[in-house]
Amino acid sequence: MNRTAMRASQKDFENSINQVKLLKKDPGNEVKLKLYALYKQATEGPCNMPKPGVFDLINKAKWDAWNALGSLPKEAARQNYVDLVSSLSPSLESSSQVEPGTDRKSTGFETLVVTSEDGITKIMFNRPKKKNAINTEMYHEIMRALKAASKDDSIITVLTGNGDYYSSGNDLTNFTDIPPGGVEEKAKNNAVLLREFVGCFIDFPKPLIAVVNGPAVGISVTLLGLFDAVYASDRATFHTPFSHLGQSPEGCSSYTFPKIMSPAKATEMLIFGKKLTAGEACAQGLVTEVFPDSTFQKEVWTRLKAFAKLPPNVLRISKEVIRKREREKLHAVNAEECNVLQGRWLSDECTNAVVNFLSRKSKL
Ligand SMILES: CCCCC/C=C/CC(=O)SCCNC(=O)CCNC(=O)[C@H](O)C(C)(C)COP(=O)(O)OP(=O)(O)OC[C@H]1O[C@@H](n2cnc3c(N)ncnc32)[C@H](O)[C@@H]1OP(=O)(O)O
Repeated sequence: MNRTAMRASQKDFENSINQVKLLKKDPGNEVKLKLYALYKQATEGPCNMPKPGVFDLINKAKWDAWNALGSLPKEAARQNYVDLVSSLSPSLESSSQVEPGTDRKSTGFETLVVTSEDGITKIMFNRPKKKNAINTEMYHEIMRALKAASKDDSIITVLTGNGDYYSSGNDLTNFTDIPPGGVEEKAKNNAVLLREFVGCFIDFPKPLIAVVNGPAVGISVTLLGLFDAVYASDRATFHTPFSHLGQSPEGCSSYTFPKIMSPAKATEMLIFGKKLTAGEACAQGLVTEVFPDSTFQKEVWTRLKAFAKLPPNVLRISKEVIRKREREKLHAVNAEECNVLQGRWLSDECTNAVVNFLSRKSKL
């Protein structure tokens, strides 16, 4: 309907006032001030209040907004109010489609369960029978879920695992479907995919939190260095057995781990494959806090829900301040790690380790 061509009736105005009360998403202070000013102008005419004192910040902002409308006629203010509310319609639509507190579940994922509730988008690895090993499809789906989460109306994003593992890392069968171009082409494709995948974590704009529900292996550990907080059950372990697999570090861990935990401790993990308990990982700064498994989910989600009530813009802005000066470096590290790994995947050391695992001769 072309509202500029017609005058809003009193009924339209009242409907808009009611719609504002139903807004699910806070439209922000600027819009709220505009709504306030237009409402006052439409119902009382030009600003008739004494100017509040300079320290009465909120009433002063309201007064300024109302006063700025000057002698705008009441009918025009009513029309502008109705137009402004109708421009907020996406927020209104989401409020009418989603019951408060409803768990919004994204479909279209084979390897993940993605839900959005209470300001939190939860991306859950969902291959519990394979210990949440990350196959090619899952790499693509995690990137898709992260891109969607970066744009949705959630405040924070959480990664976690379904079942007893957080994730057993790269699915070793990723090395088995060889394309017509042979193993070189496979290694190249994997390097391209890995670089894009890790890049999504480097660039993710909102607070990203890992809820590590159980053991974590390989790339699911290294990526933690790119998260903003890591909460772990005391059942979790952290293992990067790269050398056992003939592989070199990825996920920017060659840069983040020495910074987080000291070069020597990082060497023990990334080169010698030392497995850390949750308590050890916490002492070394990789994990933010450890919880007893019996109360882990309850305690962590209570905390995350409280975080998600913080003002969203400042969370993103503060994350950007922290990440900004590291971003370029992280992308360079990622590129280099992928390049080195591409060579490693063609090595006998790596091929033998993968064949041994797949023929059930070895396990971590
Ligand atoms: C695009 C490419 C990017 C590449 C990026 C590189 C990343 C590097 C890494 O991530 S290195 C880490 C790789 N991960 C591993 O080496 C772990 C291998 N798995 C194991 O050692 C064990 O499975 C275990 C210790 C994780 C769990 O042992 P457990 O005895 O408890 O369970 P099962 O072995 O019986 O496992 C159940 C089924 O799950 C399959 N599985 C588990 N992990 C993987 C995996 N990483 N890759 C492939 N398959 C995995 C396992 O084979 C069982 O399957 P089955 O029931 O069909 O036999």
